[in-house]
Formats: sequence, structure tokens, C-alpha cells
Amino acid sequence: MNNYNKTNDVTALPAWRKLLDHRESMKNFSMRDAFRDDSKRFQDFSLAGCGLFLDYSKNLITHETRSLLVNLAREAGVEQAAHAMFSGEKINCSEGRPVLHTALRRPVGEPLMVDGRNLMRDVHGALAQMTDVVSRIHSHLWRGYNDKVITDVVNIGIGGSFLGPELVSEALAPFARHGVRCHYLANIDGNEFREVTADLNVETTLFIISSKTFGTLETLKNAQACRSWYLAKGGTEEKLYRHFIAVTSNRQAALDFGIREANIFPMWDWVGGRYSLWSAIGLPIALAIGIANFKELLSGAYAMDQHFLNEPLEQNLPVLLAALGVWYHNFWDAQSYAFLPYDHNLRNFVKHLQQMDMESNGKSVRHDGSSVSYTTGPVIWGGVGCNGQHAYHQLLHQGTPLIPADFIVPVVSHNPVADHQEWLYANCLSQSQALMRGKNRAEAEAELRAKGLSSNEIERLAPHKVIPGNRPSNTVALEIINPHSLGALIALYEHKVFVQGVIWGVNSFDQWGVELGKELGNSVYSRLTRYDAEPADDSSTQGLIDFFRGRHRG
Ligand SMILES: O=P(O)(O)OC[C@H]1O[C@](O)(CO)[C@@H](O)[C@@H]1O
Repeated sequence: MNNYNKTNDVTALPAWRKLLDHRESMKNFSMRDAFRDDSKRFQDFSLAGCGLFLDYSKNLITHETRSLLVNLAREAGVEQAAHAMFSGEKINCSEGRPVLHTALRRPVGEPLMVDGRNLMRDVHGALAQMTDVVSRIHSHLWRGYNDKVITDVVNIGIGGSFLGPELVSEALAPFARHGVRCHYLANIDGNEFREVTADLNVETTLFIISSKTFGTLETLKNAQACRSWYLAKGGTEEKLYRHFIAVTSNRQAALDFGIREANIFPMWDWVGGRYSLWSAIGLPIALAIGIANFKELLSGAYAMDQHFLNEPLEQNLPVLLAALGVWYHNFWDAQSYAFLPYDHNLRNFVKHLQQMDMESNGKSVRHDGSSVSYTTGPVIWGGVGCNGQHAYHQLLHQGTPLIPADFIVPVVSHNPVADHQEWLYANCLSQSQALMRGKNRAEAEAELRAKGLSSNEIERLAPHKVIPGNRPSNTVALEIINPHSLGALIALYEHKVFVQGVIWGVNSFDQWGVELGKELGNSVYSRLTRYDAEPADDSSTQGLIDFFRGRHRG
């Protein structure tokens, strides 16, 4: 049980009750009218920090809404919770662990004592080990079994041991200068294995087995397959240490796999997988962009940590985003949330946010085990603009569900082509504008009239042309995507998710739900492969096992 959330049930808080009444009074609120009536709306509802600019004026809010939402965060104990997390209290109550991914971005000279131990020694020791290996690979001191330079790195990992590193190494591709290409092997699927290894040269490829537990089936199977591939293609057992390294908190399992002691990078139980890109799990990132850029990434995240810890709640970027999310989710029945990055290099952002948000807050009991009486984590989805505009934005504009969205857009492109960036930025803005203002019946009719349509035709077509508008969004703009701003951006959403977890009273740092599937996976596997096995518990599973075996028998 956490010791900061004094109420346990958020619905009992005064601010929650006031928000329920306030929601009633907002039934007829029109954002379009609000912008017309208040020329200062943009200034009043926008905020800069850590190189990011948040425009949250296109929301279904007034000044009163904001103060009630901030009160909710305050009454839920967000400030105390943040301090508890940063100082190493065991806020992951179901696993009895502190939650200290923020320690990974703390600069040198700021000790952090937990259970009598200065964790910063471990953190900076791991960073030094990363620096050493990255510099040896980049300077060609570390070579493959027949002394060829390492050109390709395959990260074997899944979930948090994959999504964050993939996002960052690809988002920061313009900073890749050392001739090392990163590849990611996650799924237990021969198609993916074949695709990743197809063009690799065994002599110049390094494999990183990235697994906090070193017990994840997909990763271990892929690691074995990569090892067999390495040996089959001419690699030697003797020089295997030049091609395989591991990042894990399970040192013994990595040793048993055959990884050399010096090639094992540490992880700790106080870092959740989905928050681990800042640790040695980020090794592929450092190999792609260099250790100096990796440290810049950490310093961007650290800047956001300080912002989150020190800024008043009213001007606190993660708190505002979190409270707005709660406003729509719990008071406007918005069951999903869209992320729409307008930048090709951020194409993997949504995948990372999906794990970060849904694995963290996809919970339905509070810290004390009691069931929540309200909904928690929303469905997270989205993808890069403009592609989404020609696919699912239709539903955002005219569909029945209310889906709040965050637009994320840099001003400067790393690869300017003609006036593409101007168009990209313009598309981003026009989407949020269209969502906000919509097109009313009179406008739709006037448009059709201007085209010379008969009144019968206007009557028939106008309903299809009406766009309700009043659909909320935030825009997070940044000057350019670089290691610092990306670090701040990712940390912004980490803290947003944390704040929402605090408000809902759930433990954002365990993931017991994924365990059952893993357990059942073993029993289904043994029934698939052993003909004498007991039948499955249910006829559906057994029927599908028979379907598989029918095909494989012949
Ligand atoms: O790094 P590991 O231990 O292989 O775990 C991978 C992923 O699996 C999960 O435990 C979910 O199954 C994630 O939380 C984690 O990021």
C-alpha cells in the first residue's frame, strides 16, 4: 500500500465531486465560441518547458476546469507521490520495489541512498561500461571473430527491451555517425528472424541479448537461433564473446547461456522494462548515435524530471496532460486516446507509448487490492501524420466516439525537401483546427449553395457534410528532434502516465496480467508437441491444437 495516496478512492475526493458538477455545466461548452470570445485563450492555455511547447487551448476546458483538475491532482497526492518515487520509496507495492528510472538520468554528484546504498555508483558504473564498449566498437578496437570491424548490431529483446531503444535509435537517425546499423529482433516468428538476418554478415554482426529477466521465451528462443546462425555461418565458439553481449539483471542466466562476464551489462529490479531505455538496455541507442548523444538524451529527460518535481501543478506539463486525460476518460467517457506525431522519425513513438501507458495503467485494482469503481487506462493508438489523415482521421472528425488526441510536431526537419516541412506543419495545425471548429449545418449548406446545388440536393447532402467539431486535442511542438528534446518528450509522457496512475490509485509499475498468457503458453506448447498429452481444458483450445497438428502430421 502506498503511503501518499490518503484517500484510496479518487471518487471520494472533493475535487472529483466538483468536477462531476462542473461537467454538467460544460454540456453546451463550445471551443469555437470560447476562442471567439477570449482573445487570450491561447496565451492562457499554453506553456513552455524543457524545450517543448504545449498548446492545450483546444480542449473542452475553462479556467475553472483547469483549477479543478489541478486540485484533483493535488488532492490525490501527486506531489507526495512524485517525491516518494524520486527518493526511492517502494511504491511498486505488489513487488515491493522502488521505481527509479529517474535515477538513470541523474547527473554525477547527486547521490541517491536506497537501503543504505548509493545507487548512483551502480548507475554511473554501468554508464562507464557502456562508454567503454561503445568507444571500442566505434574506434574499431572491438572486432568480430576474424578481425573485421563491427557494422551491424542486432538487439534481441521484446517489450521494454525493444520498443524504447527502437524508437530512440530511429528517431535520432540523423545523429547516427559511426557506421553502426541497428536491427531489432523481437517476435518469436521465423519470418522476422529470416528478415533480420537475411542481409547480415556474420563476421561484422554483434548481438545484444537484452532481457531484464533473461527468462523471456521470445528473447531466449531468438538468442539461441542467433547463436546457431552465427555458428552455422562460420563463427567460432572460441570467439563467440566478440559477437554476443547481454543486458540483464539475471547475471547467472546470461553466464549459463555462454556470455562472458565482462560482456554482461547490469539492469536492476528498480527499473521497469518499459522505463528502461535510459539504462544499458539503451546500448543500441548509444551504439547508433554515440555516447555523448546518449548522455544528451539522459539530460533532456533529467530536465523534465526537474520540471515535474519542481514546477507548480498549474504549470506542470506532465500534470496538465495527465489531468486533461483523466477529464476526458472519466468525465466525458473517452475510452481511447490518439497520438499523432507529425514526423517520420517518430513513427515508432506510438508503439512505445502503448506499452508505457497500457502496461502501466491497464489495471483494475488499487494498491490495497480493492476494485476500482471507475475506468482507468485508456486504449492508446495512433500513428504518423499525414498518413493517418488518409486513413483513420475520418473517425476522429465524424465518428461517434470522442477521442482526444495529442499532436506532436517539430518545427525544423532534419531533411528539408522543397516546402514539405511547411506543408507537414500546416497539416498538423489544420487537423487540430478542424477537430476543434468542425463545420456546422449553415456552413455546410452555404458551401453546397455556392456550388450551385438545388435546395433538394442541399437538404440531402448537408447532414453528411456537417462535422461536429468541439473535439479536443493538445499540440506538443518542439524546435527540432534532437537527443535533448526527445529525452524530455519521452520523460514527459512517462510522468503523465505516472500522474494518472496516482490519480486512479493503481500501481503503474507491475504487469501481472501478462503472466497468465505466458503460463498457459507453456501448457499449450506441450499439448501441441506431445501426442500423449492431456487434452486442453476447453474445446476451443483443443480444436485449434488439432487443427495445427492435422497440418503438421503429414
Ligand atoms: O526484459 P525482459 O525481462 O525480457 O521482459 C520483456 C518485457 O516483458 C514484459 O515483462 C511483459 O511480458 C515487459 O514488461 C517487459 O518489458
